[in-house]
Amino acid sequence: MQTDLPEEVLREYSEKHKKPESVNFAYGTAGFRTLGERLDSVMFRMGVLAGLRSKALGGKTIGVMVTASHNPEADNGVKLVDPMGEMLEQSWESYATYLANAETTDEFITNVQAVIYRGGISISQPANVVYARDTRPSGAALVAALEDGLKAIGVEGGGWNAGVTTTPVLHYLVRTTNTKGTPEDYGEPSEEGYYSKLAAALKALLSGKPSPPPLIVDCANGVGALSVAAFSKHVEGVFQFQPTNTDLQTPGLLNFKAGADFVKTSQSIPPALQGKLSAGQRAASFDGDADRLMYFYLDDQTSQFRMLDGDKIAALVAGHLVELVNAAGLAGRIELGVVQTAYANGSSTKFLEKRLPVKCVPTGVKHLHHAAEAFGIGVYFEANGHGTVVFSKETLALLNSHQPSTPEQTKATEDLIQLTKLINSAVGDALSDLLLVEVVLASKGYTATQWNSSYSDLPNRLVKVLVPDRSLYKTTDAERKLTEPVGLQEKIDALVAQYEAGRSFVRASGTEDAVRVYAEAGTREAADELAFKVAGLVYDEAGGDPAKRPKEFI
Ligand SMILES: CC(=O)N[C@H]1[C@@H](OP(=O)(O)O)O[C@H](CO)[C@@H](O)[C@@H]1O
Ligand SMILES: [Mg+2]
Repeated sequence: MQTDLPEEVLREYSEKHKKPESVNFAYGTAGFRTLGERLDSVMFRMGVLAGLRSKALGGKTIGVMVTASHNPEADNGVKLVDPMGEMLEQSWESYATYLANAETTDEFITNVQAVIYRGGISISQPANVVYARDTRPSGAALVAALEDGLKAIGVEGGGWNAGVTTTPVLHYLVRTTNTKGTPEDYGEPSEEGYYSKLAAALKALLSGKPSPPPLIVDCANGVGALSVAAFSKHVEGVFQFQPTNTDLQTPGLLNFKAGADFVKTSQSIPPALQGKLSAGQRAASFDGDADRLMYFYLDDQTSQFRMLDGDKIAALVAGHLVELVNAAGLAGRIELGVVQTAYANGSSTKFLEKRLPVKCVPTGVKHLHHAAEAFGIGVYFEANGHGTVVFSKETLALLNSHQPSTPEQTKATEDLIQLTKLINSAVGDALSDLLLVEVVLASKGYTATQWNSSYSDLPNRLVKVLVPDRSLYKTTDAERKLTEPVGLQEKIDALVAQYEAGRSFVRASGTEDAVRVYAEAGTREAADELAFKVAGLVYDEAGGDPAKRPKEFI
């Protein structure tokens, strides 16, 4: 049994993974994320931190995911996953940044000791870690650095390598490992267990309903291609995928003009799908680590591209859950709610607020997830397609003990129970969310057009502004208002007031060195104009170089 910090071992390994000079790392909304070639020392140190986190929790299994999600192929990143499959607790994010930025091995050891002291960690506790990576070319070497960290801190068996898989699978493995044999048992802790669980729930939910049409899925040339291929085998004859953008060999293709982020930001169809979609036929896009989902189709009348984003998914799913809860005879006994961020389309918020409680929280899945847990059933989605549904313990217990009094109530209760299995409540999950959408559409007999007709999105525009110091931008009211720089919000308000149905807000990105400007308004032209006016205002107020001022800024 380990009783002291294995300082010599740590020192030896740390010398093999030196921090690059003059780089400052920050554990942000999505963990560490930058060029893959810069991350060797960070990976090693996150191996050590994952071990410490596990020891701090008495040996519970901690997850480590090596991915940069929708970022370009040359980037990579790492995030730690807490025992129930949720994001790393906030106080530990600062430990991560603290360890990552130690300039030397000596400083690193000192910082490790400080973390042990501050976290009240008993080093003699066991440590268990499961880790995985996406398909990025830099991933294998970075995992080797991570493994050195796990060994150095004494993780049992050097950790469990789950190989190349999606972010949601890794979260599932963490949760199932930690709940095995407990009342909160979440399934078999294996990738096969994950596919089997989803497949069984899907079959139960689709039974007696018309089969959904084969679905084109854009896998962003990333790891989602592997999970779609593996899952397809479990649902033969029940559900058919037509995977595209599945090239994992050709360099440079990951997320390139493909995937959920491309669809959301360009508001257009990925080029590889052009000519493949017939009018009205729906298709879906995953992002590079398969935790985000976007749907789209071409209008039956005009062949125009129509996007069904996270807000539309939330509206569809929440509406269906409300109906099921009512049909099960459980109205008033389960509180349903939706959680959004300021980026949710104003029309979606209006639509939802008429039907159920809606909460707005700051950007970042951990905020959404946490707020959703306050509801009996909490539906949360970011507009970019990252989200899921969480069920409280009380709701799960109620569903399992409920005595329906009519066949309709029995059916609705069974469907709700199956949905708790189909949905990956640990984290946003493109595959599980896709199946959820398909089940809801099949239940309602809806086409993409019918789904889209629930409300019309307000035209919107998202613009990035490069400023010398984004840390100067402080917000309040779930990021919808700036408190600093002082006076800027009033100027934004004055611009917004000129537009019908206008809304705009400004905040510093947590993942990029930029400030984001969001605007929406009654027409496309007005939304663009408002966004570029606010962007110009932010740029000028920050003292931006007039010679470098982007020409679209007004
Ligand atoms: C406008 C937007 O899409 N922001 C994204 C982006 O955060 P920023 O803090 O805006 O850079 O990355 C986050 C992590 O993936 C995601 O949670 C969030 O929704
Ligand atoms: Mg992602």
